[in-house]
Amino acid sequence: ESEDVRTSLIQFITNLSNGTFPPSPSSGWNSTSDPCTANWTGVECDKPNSQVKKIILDGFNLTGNFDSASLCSAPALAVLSLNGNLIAGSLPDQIGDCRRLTHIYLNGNRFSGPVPSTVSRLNNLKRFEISNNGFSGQLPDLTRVSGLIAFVADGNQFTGGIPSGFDFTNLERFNVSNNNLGGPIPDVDGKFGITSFSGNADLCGPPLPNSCPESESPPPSPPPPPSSSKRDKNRTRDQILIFSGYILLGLVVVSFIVAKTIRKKNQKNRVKSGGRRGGGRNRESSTTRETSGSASTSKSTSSEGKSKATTTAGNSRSEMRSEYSITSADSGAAAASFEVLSNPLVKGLKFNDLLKAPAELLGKGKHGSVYKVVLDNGAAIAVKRTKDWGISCEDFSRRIKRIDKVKHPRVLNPLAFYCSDQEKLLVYEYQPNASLFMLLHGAHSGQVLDWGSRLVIASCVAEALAFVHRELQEDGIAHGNLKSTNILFNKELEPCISEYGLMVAENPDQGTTKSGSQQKPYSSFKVDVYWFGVLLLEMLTGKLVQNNGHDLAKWVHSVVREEWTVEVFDRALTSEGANEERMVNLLQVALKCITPAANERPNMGQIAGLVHAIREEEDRSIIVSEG
Ligand SMILES: Nc1ncnc2c1ncn2[C@@H]1O[C@H](COP(=O)(O)OP(=O)(O)OP(=O)(O)O)[C@@H](O)[C@H]1O
Repeated sequence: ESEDVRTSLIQFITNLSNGTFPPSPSSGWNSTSDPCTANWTGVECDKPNSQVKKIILDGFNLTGNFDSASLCSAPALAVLSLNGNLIAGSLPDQIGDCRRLTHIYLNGNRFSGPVPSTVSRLNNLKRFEISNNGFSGQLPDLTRVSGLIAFVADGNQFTGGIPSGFDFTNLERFNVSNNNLGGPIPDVDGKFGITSFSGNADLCGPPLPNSCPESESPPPSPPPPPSSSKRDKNRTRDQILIFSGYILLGLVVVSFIVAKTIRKKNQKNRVKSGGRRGGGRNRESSTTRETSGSASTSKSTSSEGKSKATTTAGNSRSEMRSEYSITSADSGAAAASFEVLSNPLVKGLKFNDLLKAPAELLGKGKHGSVYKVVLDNGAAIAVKRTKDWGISCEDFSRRIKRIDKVKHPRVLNPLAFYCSDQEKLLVYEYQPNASLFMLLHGAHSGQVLDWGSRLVIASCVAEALAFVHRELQEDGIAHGNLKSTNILFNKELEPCISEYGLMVAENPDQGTTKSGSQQKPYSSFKVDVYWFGVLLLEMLTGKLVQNNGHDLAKWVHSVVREEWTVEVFDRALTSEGANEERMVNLLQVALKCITPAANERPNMGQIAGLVHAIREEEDRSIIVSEG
């Protein structure tokens, strides 16, 4: 081991023992010997590199405080076991810097205070055992530590609920008994019994015998919570079913009424103007024609429509079909259409399936809302509803089908779409691991996205965007609404760009995103470049994007003008020791992207190259430091 690491480890043990360790001179642990060759007590090294891999000092009466900063200077440390000592005080934040740790055993000490949220950065963690201490506060959220197989935290003073993000299918051991936890127990799939949860006065639901009070709902914790108990689950499902059916069908009814009203108005206008239309009204007239087509397929009155809407949960499938005529069997030449695209996930999906499936509002954006819908076959999809986009159904359909032809693993293709004049629905595969926005700013996540991950995300997004830009250059279809809520993480935790081409964006300096397709293709691609720059700034600074990114850009420029300074970077990045030179390089790329004159911005291909080079440099530096 290097001299620095030796010195740090001695510092670590000195803080823990007030000089009473090592118990004898032959135990090692002095700065003149090497931990690996001199066999320090409790230390094991990996053979090829002679680096400290395990520190196991169970039952050595260690007291004092835990100095994570010194400990984490051992770059290859994977196992830390300090069970049965007398270590007191808090577990410091810097524990999150021991990135190689796979096993942490701190059972039977006197730790107190909360478990720092930085433990969620320990991506390699398999076992985290901290039972019989005085830890308090919320249980750590280890949702993103995907390989965790044991979480043992019984006999502490934790409060709050059990985070729903624990992957119980993966866990082999789980014990939070004898704390002060409350609320419903997540569905553990029968894997863990009463002894894993007992001794918490306010926990309820299976496997505990006490059922939850009627009003009890799962504690908030991203990603979206699964059910609390089976009974709650069913009840929630029913409620969702009713609401979703109501909402979706209600939308169709409202669209229908509006369409009819417009149609009536237009018929009157036609009578008044003798069918004459001026050039300035071309768009309106085409809309009217489509509206007429759509409405003409429906025979019902609005009040009939309403009564049908309230009976959605009663599953009047055939009635819905004939009334709204959106499936091919009845629609004939209707302008309103529902089409399933090439992905097998939704093969045979009918619009009715969407209407009757349970849905949950995921969020509302500037241009519409997104619902999570679980189909009969268990597939989870996300339905994006947009309004006020004055694109004809014909153009919309052509556009979506064109986008669907371009396949890139980091870009989500639409699975199906519905179009009427009043609204467009886009169906995507539901992505279970939140958005980049949530990872950067999510209030309860307690997770910090480290520099390496941010760089990988930046480079993946840049490459994917460059690819699609190239493919759709001639069609002039840019993303149009690139932002961190549209970067979603799939099952494999890979970033994916969502909602490609669903908006036609204007240069942020000239106004806001608008519907219509009057833009020069060239500038809309450069608008994506601007927003990619803003995305980079968001990742580098950790700050929220407001006012079209202008505020963030202005602030970054003002800091940079004074001198290149680390002040601009997210504290989480500087405190993890992220390489400043490479962060500055990425910042320079961001600043190029947000150049006010659109034609001076590089294209996405060039940007992808620049980001890729920074990523390669980062990878090389890791290999060198590990080698
Ligand atoms: N396929 C999906 N899977 C999982 N979550 C999704 C999916 N699509 C969107 N979401 C999430 O749903 C929420 C609402 O999305 P929405 O697109 O309406 O909001 P937005 O991107 O902020 O606004 P807008 O696109 O209207 O400008 C966001 O948090 C988004 O991350």
